[in-house]
Amino acid sequence: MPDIRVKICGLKTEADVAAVAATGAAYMGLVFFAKSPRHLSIEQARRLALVAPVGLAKVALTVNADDATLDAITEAMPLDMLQLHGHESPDRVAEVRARYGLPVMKAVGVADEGDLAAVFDYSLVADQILVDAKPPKNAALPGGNGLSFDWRLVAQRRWLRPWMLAGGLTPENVAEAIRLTNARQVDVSSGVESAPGVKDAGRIAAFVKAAMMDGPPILR
Ligand SMILES: O=C(O)c1ccccc1NCC(=O)[C@H](O)[C@H](O)COP(=O)(O)O
Repeated sequence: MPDIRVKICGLKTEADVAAVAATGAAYMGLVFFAKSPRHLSIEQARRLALVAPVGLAKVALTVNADDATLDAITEAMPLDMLQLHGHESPDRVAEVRARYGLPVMKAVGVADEGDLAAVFDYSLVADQILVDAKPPKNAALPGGNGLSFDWRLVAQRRWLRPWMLAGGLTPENVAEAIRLTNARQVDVSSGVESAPGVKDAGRIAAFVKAAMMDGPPILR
């Protein structure tokens, strides 16, 4: 039985946190990006972070955030990881990691083979890599678009750091995505929503169950 770790991104309510916690997912994502339907104010995010149970890692997602923004987020709530989802350079990733003392996951958008070099480059400085679909040109959001990329590009890949597969995953396709890529971690946002920014508890449960191949991870 594979030990798959699941991240459900873009939670907005305490009910979302409870729904995610009930499934055995490993991570919950809190989005700080004003244009997103999943955006949270610091106070809203703080409430969710405070009700998250031990064992459910709280990931704060930002896009090209400056130090003042990251200071405000990290001072307001307990967090387990920072996800950088913009055009942060490798130097900026290293700087954020050192400044906040939290693990950093850098998102890398993939559309073709040429994008994979960046996964290697960032794996030298980040703790984890989120291998996500590259957003279409002029997309309003850099992530959370419900679009997949060709999973064969990352099939059976190994990098220096743990990586997470994202982009267009759903309860219906996640088992096949894991089988094809051998990803040990998966991330989803719009695939478990009933409308943009509205999480669906039934789809969250179905996603985690499908990702874990109908069983819980082996406890070690
Ligand atoms: O989800 C958002 O609204 C978002 C906004 C700005 C930057 C990143 C965002 N999401 C990043 C994620 O980690 C998503 O879970 C990932 O891109 C997969 O999204 P989806 O294809 O909708 O499952």
